[in-house]
Amino acid sequence: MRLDNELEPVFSAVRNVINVASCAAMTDNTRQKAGVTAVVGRTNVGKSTLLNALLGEKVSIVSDTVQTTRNVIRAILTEERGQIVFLDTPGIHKAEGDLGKNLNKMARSAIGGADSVLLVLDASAKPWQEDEGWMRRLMKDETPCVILLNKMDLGGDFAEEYKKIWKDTAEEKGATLPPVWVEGSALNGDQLPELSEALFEQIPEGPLLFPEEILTDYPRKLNISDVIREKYFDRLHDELPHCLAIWVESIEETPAKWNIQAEVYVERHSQKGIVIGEKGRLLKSVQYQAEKELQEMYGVPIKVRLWVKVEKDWRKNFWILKKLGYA
Ligand SMILES: Nc1nc2c(ncn2[C@@H]2O[C@H](COP(=O)(O)OP(=O)(O)OP(=O)(O)O)[C@@H](O)[C@H]2O)c(=O)[nH]1
Repeated sequence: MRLDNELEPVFSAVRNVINVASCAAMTDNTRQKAGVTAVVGRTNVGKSTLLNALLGEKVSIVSDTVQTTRNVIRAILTEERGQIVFLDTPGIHKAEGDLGKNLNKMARSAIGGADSVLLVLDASAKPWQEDEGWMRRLMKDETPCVILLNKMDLGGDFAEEYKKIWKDTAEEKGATLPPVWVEGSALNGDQLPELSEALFEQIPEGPLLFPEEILTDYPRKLNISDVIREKYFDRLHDELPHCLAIWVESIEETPAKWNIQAEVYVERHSQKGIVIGEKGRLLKSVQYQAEKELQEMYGVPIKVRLWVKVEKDWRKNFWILKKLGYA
């Protein structure tokens, strides 16, 4: 398995956990497989939905609003045959301020350190330039890859068009390593066992990297902020585009409950009113919905308190991006 330096921010936690976990988790079973798979593809094709479906639990934010996955999330699938550590990368998006650039960099660098790549394409939609871009990139590196033609439940009208693009480009570039194509649906689970099979095929034999019970090492604060952000997206849809961010300031754990304090960043005063809502209704409803979901996730009673802050142009402020985990 290759763990490259360029993936330092992504893998440092992995290495720590590997060290801690090695005694507990590594077995002498050399027939077991273990590796890192980067999940790539443009925004909204269903990468997060897929990870959630493969792991059977909610590990990543899912929304109709494009580009919701801002952090690289490691989800870990452990089965008898081995373990796959998934890197969930944001879709390549038109660069927009520093945030856009950082996202693009993260997505591109993810491939470098992985044993294999899972490219997700939306078979219900015409190929985008970005889809073709990903295919070209995978061919160039000759990375072992599985391509999921997702959303086949919607008819899969464009599945053949994607395959043709691969074929034509591979001929033109002289690429020899063919991908494994799987046609399925992350939403209804169709062909997901076949997809797992193909993914396990592509990773090397080796001992488990993480203890079996760990599903994701995504830091808890970032996970909580994703849940809160998702509740806002559910209510605001396109009204507030990508100028909203959540920072979990503290999690106080008492025997009776967890008290979570979080800040909601917006860029302008006019946006403050929107996220608070009339008589604070929207804010209260987001708190309530987030508490409900987090309670289920962590199995403890949870109180969420949100504070709205105006940070002009936070998306261009390196320190704020760093604090939020985007830089
Ligand atoms: N019909 C159908 N819809 C799907 C399928 N997979 C995902 N979706 C929907 O597509 C939308 C986007 O899914 P996400 O999982 O958030 O997409 P993503 O690729 O992670 O998006 P980013 O986080 O923006 O990179 C959601 O509304 C999903 O419910 C599928 O197999 N069939």
